[in-house]
Formats: sequence, C-alpha cells, structure tokens
Amino acid sequence: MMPIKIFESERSMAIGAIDIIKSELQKKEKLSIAFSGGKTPVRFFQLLAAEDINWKNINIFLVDERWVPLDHLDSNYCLINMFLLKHITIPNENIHHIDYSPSIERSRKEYEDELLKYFKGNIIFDLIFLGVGNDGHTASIFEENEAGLLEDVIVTSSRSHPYRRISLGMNVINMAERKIFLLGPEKISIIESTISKNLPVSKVVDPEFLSYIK
Ligand SMILES: O=C1O[C@H](COP(=O)(O)O)[C@@H](O)[C@H](O)[C@H]1O
Repeated sequence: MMPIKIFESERSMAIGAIDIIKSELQKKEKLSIAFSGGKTPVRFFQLLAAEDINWKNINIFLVDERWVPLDHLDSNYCLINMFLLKHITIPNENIHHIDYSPSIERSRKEYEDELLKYFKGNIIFDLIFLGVGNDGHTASIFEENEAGLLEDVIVTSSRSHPYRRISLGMNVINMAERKIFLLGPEKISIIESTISKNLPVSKVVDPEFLSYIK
C-alpha cells in the first residue's frame, strides 16, 4: 500500500495542494512550479486562482502538452489558462508554455532551451504537480515510451491516446524538490497496482500522493 494522504472532498484536497504552495513560498523567495493538465486538477486551479498570492514570485511551467495549438481545447495550456492563468495577475514572462512550432522536434527543443535558460543548465523544479492516467501513464510518459526517458524534454506518443506529446523526461521529474500527485478517488487502485506492473508512474522517486474520498 502506498502512503496516500486522503482528504474529505475534492475541495479539501485542492486546499491541501494550495497549502503546499503557500508553505514553499514561505521558505523560498521564488518558486518554479510545473503543472499537469487533465480533469483532476481543475478544482485545484479554480481555488488557486482565488488565492491572494504574489504571482510575480512564481514561474509556471507545463509538465506535458499535446502537440496542438495553444488555444486547442485538448491543449493542457488551454485548460490551465482557462481555470487559472487568465484569472491571476502574473507577468507574461513567468508563464512558460510549450509552443506549437512547425515541427514537434522544434517545439521540444524550444521548450528544453527555455528550461535550460531559466534553470541555468540544471533543471530542478521546486514543485511538480502530476496526474495519472487510467493506463498508469504520468506526465505524457506512456508504457511504450521507454526510449529517450533520460532526456530533459521528450517527444512521446501512445497507441491509445490521440496526438503526439511533449513531456518533461523522467529524470527531470525526479530531480524536482517535490513531486505531488493529485488523484481522483478512482485513481487510487491504479496507483496501487502500478508498482507490480512497472508502469511509468512507478518510476517517480519519492512521490507524494493526495486524494479524496467520494
Ligand atoms: O494525458 C494526460 O492525462 C493525465 C491524467 O489526466 P486526468 O484527466 O485523468 O486527470 C494528466 O496528468 C496529463 O497532464 C495529461 O496530459
């Protein structure tokens, strides 16, 4: 059984996640945070947007993205923008999205270069918020994407999911100071079975799991 912090409701899980950001902000002047997309973090984004936070001190990054334009409804950036970014006051330069460039390799490289520039060569996020798919994928790292996992930013795809993807590599995820999974109640059994099945989520070292009861 993996240690999972279980909250009473989706709202209290979101508040738990916000408290992590606030407590890190008390320790550090500036924070780098990478957010995942998907349905699970929507409530978290909505409540976070209403918080009194000095966003000038936070740089926001994407954990992963589908290779689609930023205003495409399947874009993770589009979702984060809809529920968080457009409701907060944050300098444009603090938002680091994964652009839809003419080739996917160019999108990957541009994002990698941006990360290397921001982190001065050593990509160590303060916080990474992760999700898990029903098939045990995390970020956009699927079971079939064993190759290239050591690179900082990778191009991935899956037979069972639409679009090619761009994702932080597992090494970069594991270098982060804290890796926090937000899980709907239906994801608990998935998490519990990932280790025996060796699914991508089981490769995250020292993860923190937050979930809630139905
Ligand atoms: O494909 C993705 O799915 C996961 C999980 O999404 P959810 O809708 O089941 O919460 C997400 O973490 C990832 O960012 C996204 O690209």
